[in-house]
Amino acid sequence: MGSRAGGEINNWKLADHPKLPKGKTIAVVVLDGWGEAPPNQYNCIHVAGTPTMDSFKKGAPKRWRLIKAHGTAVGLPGDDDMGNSEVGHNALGAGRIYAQGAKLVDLALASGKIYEGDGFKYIRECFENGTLHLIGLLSDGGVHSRLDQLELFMKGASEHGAKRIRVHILTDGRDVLDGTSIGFTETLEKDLAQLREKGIDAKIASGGGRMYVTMDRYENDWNVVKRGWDAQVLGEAPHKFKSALEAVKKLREEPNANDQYLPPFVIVDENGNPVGPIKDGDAVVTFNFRADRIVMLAKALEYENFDKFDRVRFPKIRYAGMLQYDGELKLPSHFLVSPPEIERTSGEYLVHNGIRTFACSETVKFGHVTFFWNGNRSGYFNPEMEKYVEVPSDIGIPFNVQPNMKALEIAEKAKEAILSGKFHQVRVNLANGDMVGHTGDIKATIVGCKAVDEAVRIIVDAIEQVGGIYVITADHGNAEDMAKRDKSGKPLLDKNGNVQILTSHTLNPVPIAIGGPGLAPSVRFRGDLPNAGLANVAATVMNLHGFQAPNDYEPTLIEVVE
Ligand SMILES: O=C(O)[C@H](O)COP(=O)(O)O
Ligand SMILES: [Mn+2]
Ligand SMILES: [Mn+2]
Repeated sequence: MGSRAGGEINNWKLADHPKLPKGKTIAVVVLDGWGEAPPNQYNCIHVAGTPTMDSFKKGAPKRWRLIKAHGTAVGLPGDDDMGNSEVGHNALGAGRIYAQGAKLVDLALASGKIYEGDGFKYIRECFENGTLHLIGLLSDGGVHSRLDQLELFMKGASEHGAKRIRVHILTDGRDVLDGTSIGFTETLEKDLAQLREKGIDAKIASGGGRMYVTMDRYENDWNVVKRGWDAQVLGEAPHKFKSALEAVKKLREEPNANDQYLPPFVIVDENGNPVGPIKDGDAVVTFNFRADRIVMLAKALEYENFDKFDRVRFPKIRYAGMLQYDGELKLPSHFLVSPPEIERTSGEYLVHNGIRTFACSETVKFGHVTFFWNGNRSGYFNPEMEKYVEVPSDIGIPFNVQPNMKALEIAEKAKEAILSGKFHQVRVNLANGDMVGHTGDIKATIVGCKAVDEAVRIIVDAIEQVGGIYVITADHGNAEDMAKRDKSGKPLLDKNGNVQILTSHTLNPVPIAIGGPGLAPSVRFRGDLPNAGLANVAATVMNLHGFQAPNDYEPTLIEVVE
């Protein structure tokens, strides 16, 4: 069973667990955006009333506990960094903590290595006669991108020969407070003015809100990418402005407008011509480090054959990603920073050891329980042993309008898989806490949390029926706190005296519960790992499947007492 991993021949055989049996059906349930926070009116999980999830708490500390889901515990640069789905699912599936994209980009910029790599050399060829275009999320959220990295890179690229720079901004309001796009645009305008003083022709060329322009994911809606393409490449958009700051301010004045959903706009000169469409001979960099919401654009920029929408014009450019976004597809083929090499994930080990696996979520989180879980790897390890099911997400309906999302459908699929007896592991992601939480709509988020609790009930009932085991956890916080707070924890008010709504993830820990008739009464959480995090879950699940985890995995959360 040898195969290559990390340049070595890897032995995939896992040692038997000395005490725990094999053959149990295990449900592994990830509640997306479901942290633990004090009960108050901004804690949607608390307000919703979640009897199933609450019932697990009674098992504390032996069968319910909290684990870390943010900062260095999941490979992010610092402990002020909130968790996110990519790093969360990576840690859950890989069982080890990897320095993640954000940190790798920081290091490459600080050392200057980013300018020495093949990716930069490739795009630099265009600097003499062409424009360097930078496309990405404009915020300091640190989930998909960071403004300070963009700033450093623009400065560095200009010092390494870029003479003409055009930035195509995507406004955030999801990983950061709504309305902050104005400040970020101001900052960027100042940076560009400084570059102009140095003789660089540097401008913002286009923009739009991330959820409406460019940053779709898992091919849910290609129109989102097309809207961006039209503005960024063709220089066409329904709104034209002389300045990006004016654009963001004006478009935010529309009723119900917010940063996440700003319509696409292009910046035009005195004659009404777009200042920076992407043309033959230009260089393009997508400066997001995280893959899921930029890889669709990467396909449009890179693939000669492409049928997802009519590109009208396919410019001959040199394109590089900040990172390579898909290691299997080798996409994009040029990139500035090498992504973490996540290998020997728990999913791959378990499949090699005979564990038949079912994974399911709805479109918006499907890649989370498959691609991210498997160390940013597409597809099956062994199609005969695995089945991945995607429940189509609603398209074009905001998540606060349909806050139940597909939680019950996913639960029914999981139930079916559990009762079928065909799988040892049934793994799902329930998206509501996160996706509805990001809308900032408290009422809808409460409804979403209720739906998640019901879905968990369905899955746990199925596990009861087959004598199995459940492991219920989450990837990071979101729905448990919808208020921006000061250091003392008091909600912050805006200038009108209203509480500032937190649409982003949080720094809170997340729960993990284990149970089910298949779990021996002698199994309980250890008391000696107070700082455990998401990366400790993989070894735990391996144990419950009857195996010992590899030595370099973070330690298991459980012990077997006589
Ligand atoms: O991409 C998003 O929707 C948010 O920026 C992060 O959410 P996720 O990490 O839960 O996917
Ligand atoms: Mn998530
Ligand atoms: Mn999220």
